[in-house]
Amino acid sequence: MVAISLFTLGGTIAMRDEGGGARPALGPAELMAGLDLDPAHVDLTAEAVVNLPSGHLTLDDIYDLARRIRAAIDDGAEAVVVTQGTDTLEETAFALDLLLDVDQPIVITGAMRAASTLGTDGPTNLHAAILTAADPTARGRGVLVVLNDSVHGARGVTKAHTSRVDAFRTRDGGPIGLIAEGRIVWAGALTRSPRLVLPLQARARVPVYTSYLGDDGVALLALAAMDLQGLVVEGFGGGHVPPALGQTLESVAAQVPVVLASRCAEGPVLTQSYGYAGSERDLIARGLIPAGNLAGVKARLALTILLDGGADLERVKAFFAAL
Ligand SMILES: NC(=O)C[C@H](N)C(=O)O
Repeated sequence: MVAISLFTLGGTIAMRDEGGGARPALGPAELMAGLDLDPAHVDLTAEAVVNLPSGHLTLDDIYDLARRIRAAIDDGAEAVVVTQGTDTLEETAFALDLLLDVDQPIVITGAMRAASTLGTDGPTNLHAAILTAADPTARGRGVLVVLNDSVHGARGVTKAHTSRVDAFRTRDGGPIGLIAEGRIVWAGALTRSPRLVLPLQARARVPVYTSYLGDDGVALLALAAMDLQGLVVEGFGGGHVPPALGQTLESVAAQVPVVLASRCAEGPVLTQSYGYAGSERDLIARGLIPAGNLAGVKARLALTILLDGGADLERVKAFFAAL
């Protein structure tokens, strides 16, 4: 018998369309109603945290969730399942993976089709997530994301499609496992990141700025004038921006940490290849910190958590250097 704590946050998995588009409707009891679980195998305790579209969640909600998960594990939970909307699911997964240093499986799932939609994937995904959480081979792998019979690691997982049930994929590789005949078949390698302390409160304002062809730097100047505690720049290709942005980025990096990511869907930010104005070498020489192969939103999340936890520039640099 595996004691599993289920935390529900809302999202399409908990939505119905009763006219006017899908909205949150289902609580934990309704989510669990259709599940065909063996009561001798799984002892499920459910807790509704919020019932929101995932774009309404805040980082404080995620810090609160991390504290609830820790408390559940301290109280004897052997595994945890979280349901939430898919739009920001990858950010919750990565944040929890950074914040929770536990061996117990923590599995996040959601759905692409609402409960009122023909062929809804909610019950299948929740069932697969519970099976994964209950599987002893899932221990020690950090936070896992399970949808569409695929298991992804928190660091690489990304929502890559707006509507299909196979919306999720793993950056720089495939899923780390598949679910077949009710069991996990582990496949690809798992990459994790250094653990971070759980801050008391979300405070740091850290926007993501995406550059583009013909960017004249005026919008970046307006952003730089704001009260920022950090900045993530998504350059194009290996981490490049037009030359007009270099001086502004250098000025911002003299005040607060500025992390350089790529707007590409795959691959790491380069560090050695190009030497022209606006290249990755130029930007790193101006004080920007390369994000490795972290997507921009995940680099932002890590930087925000570091700053919320009181990290200084050296600590920020050490985190990104260790990726
Ligand atoms: N499929 C979903 O869950 C999308 C929904 N808009 C959400 O993130 O809450």
